[in-house]
Amino acid sequence: MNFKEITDGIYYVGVNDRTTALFESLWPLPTGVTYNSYLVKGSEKLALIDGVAIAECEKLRENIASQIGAKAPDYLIINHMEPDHSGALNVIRSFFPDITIVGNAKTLEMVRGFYGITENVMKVADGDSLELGGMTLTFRLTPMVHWPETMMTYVSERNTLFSGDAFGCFGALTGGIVDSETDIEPFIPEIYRYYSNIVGKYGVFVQKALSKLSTLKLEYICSTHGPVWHEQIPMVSGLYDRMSRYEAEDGVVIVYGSMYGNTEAMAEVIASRLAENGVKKIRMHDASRSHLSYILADIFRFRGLVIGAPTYSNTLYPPVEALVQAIKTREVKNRIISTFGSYTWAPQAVKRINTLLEEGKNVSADITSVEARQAPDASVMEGCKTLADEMARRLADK
Ligand SMILES: Cc1cc2nc3c(=O)[nH]c(=O)nc-3n(C[C@H](O)[C@H](O)[C@H](O)COP(=O)(O)O)c2cc1C
Repeated sequence: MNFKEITDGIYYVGVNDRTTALFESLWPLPTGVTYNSYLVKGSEKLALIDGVAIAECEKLRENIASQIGAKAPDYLIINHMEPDHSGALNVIRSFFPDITIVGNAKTLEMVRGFYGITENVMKVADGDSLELGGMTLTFRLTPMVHWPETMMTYVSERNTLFSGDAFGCFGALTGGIVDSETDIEPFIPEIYRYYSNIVGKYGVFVQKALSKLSTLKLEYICSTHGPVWHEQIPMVSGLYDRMSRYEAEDGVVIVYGSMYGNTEAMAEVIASRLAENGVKKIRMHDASRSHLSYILADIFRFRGLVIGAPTYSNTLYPPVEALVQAIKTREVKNRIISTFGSYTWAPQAVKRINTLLEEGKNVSADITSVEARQAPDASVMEGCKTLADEMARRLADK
């Protein structure tokens, strides 16, 4: 048995990266990441689907050789141009000088712009097919999931979809490649974190792509990051569907910044009162300590959101400003939101949070807020309790 043969004639040749600390120089990778690449072997031709980051190209070459020896792939299909998949394009061409690069019009424009490549390229359009001999690649354009050129490649003979970044997650593989061969539990939170941080802004386009794919029979989804989905296709596609509709489960994220503990004390009262109201799923983040990517993942998961901050230099405390801007950028919708904070002489923090969120049309205008002048006194803490009661009531009130 060839463990890397996902299904008859389709091979995994991707790599684990456990060295890069920050994906896109932004998002922590405590358990690494994969750059998934695949070979599709027809009776006539061989196609390599998606590449790897430039630092990993030698491992890619070894993996390809381990599957097909001295042969060279005839085609390189580019589903997505982000450099974690296309960065090694020129090196791959030096490994396999006759390889033809296959992409749509937007892809080929980027191939020229990033890598200066104009020769030996093949342009494909939505619905076009490429015959490999008993294996037919059909290209489905899925723009803005999450770049304009993104497309997916489907092999009808194997009911296999090469989905690009869609359905991907952070986390290097731990031996198993297909979900049925590995414990997928550690990957689930990383699906949320990957989606919310990388793809999150483009929910409308993810919905369009999902409806375009809905008629395909799917046995394997081979994304560019994380395990190959097989048994878990209903789970992962359901999750993508819900996240892209900004649908969330019951629970509350409390995120706050605090220098000297006043705002934090309010957060504790809110959390405790929510729990008294029977809310069990509460996630608390100090915005100065939790990395933004984990906070956003929780915000995409839960329906209640409570944000607190002190006023700082007549505006919002910087880590919370960054968070609220990130929420606005991702056009997060359908959340029940409350805000709170503390100031000493001129209240600005809560006003700023509310303004940013309302500008982003994230929620209806009914954000409940509480703000303390200096230390929160008994009446402010009563206000925090009322805020929590209201949040719990609205959560229960579907
Ligand atoms: C560097 C700095 C800048 C501040 N700027 C303002 C301000 O512009 N307006 C204001 O009312 N309070 C300002 N404050 C006071 C804090 O907002 C206030 O002490 C608040 O209670 C701090 O909340 P915390 O205990 O949760 O950190 C500032 C405090 C610091 C340390």
